[in-house]
Amino acid sequence: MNAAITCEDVRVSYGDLQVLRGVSFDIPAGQGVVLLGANGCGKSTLLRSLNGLEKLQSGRVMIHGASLTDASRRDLRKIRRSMGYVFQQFNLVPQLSAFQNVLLGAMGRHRLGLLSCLGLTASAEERARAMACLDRVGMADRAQHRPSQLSGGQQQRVAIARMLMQAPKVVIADEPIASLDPKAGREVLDLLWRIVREEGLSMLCTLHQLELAQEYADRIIGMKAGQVEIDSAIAETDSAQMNALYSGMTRVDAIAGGTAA
Ligand SMILES: Nc1ncnc2c1ncn2[C@@H]1O[C@H](COP(=O)(O)OP(=O)(O)OP(=O)(O)O)[C@@H](O)[C@H]1O
Repeated sequence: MNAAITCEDVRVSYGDLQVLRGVSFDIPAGQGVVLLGANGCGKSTLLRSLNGLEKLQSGRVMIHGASLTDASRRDLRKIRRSMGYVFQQFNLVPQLSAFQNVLLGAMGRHRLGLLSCLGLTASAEERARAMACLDRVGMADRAQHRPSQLSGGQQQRVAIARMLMQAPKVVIADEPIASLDPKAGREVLDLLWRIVREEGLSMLCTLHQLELAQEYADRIIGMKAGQVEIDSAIAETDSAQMNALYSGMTRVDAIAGGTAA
């Protein structure tokens, strides 16, 4: 059985700066992993590598056994459609309602045009599914609201509904609660983790709060200066190990010449 996400000795550089210095891990289907690490340790570069946005110097990334590294453009599109994203800044389209933003989630899958996403020509089935996704995140009664009429937590719920509409197999969540207050952040994590478990998805989620990582993750991957420093089940990871990720030389650009192995 293929892992949902496989990184094999992934190396990425920007000029002389070696940012990912041999990153390897497998995330099995159904596992929710928190990625930890200080600012500048290479997390965003790793997340971009997982959907083919970074050119790898060497190594390989596979999603459910399909290699991104040598994929044709068509295959790359197919792999990307199987991946859902949740971002810190929600990335909703401000001019569209919550319902229309959720319809956007089906766009890649069914090649819906703009009019469909505006709800004008979407099929009754698509419209019903979009409403069901909004209902699932507790936002059905706000379907006609625009993002500016919603709180940050509500906008992130809509973004999660859009991700659900896409029916992904793998979820990448990039600091999904960084813009939210502690209460709203916890509600969003509860929702995100519940949906990931109910749908049997695999998730890699970056967080900066160690106590929340301990509470929600099945497993922790911790990076320091472009390398994996911790990779263990949550029950086997202690706070001292996690705190150590944030001390000493944490940034890739702190390493002399950027090339130390
Ligand atoms: N496009 C780029 N061109 C040049 N250098 C880059 C680029 N993107 C990132 N870097 C550098 O790579 C290093 C790692 O950056 P990255 O954004 O991956 O870290 P991060 O762990 O996600 O940090 P943060 O938690 O602050 O988002 C940093 O030194 C950064 O300046």
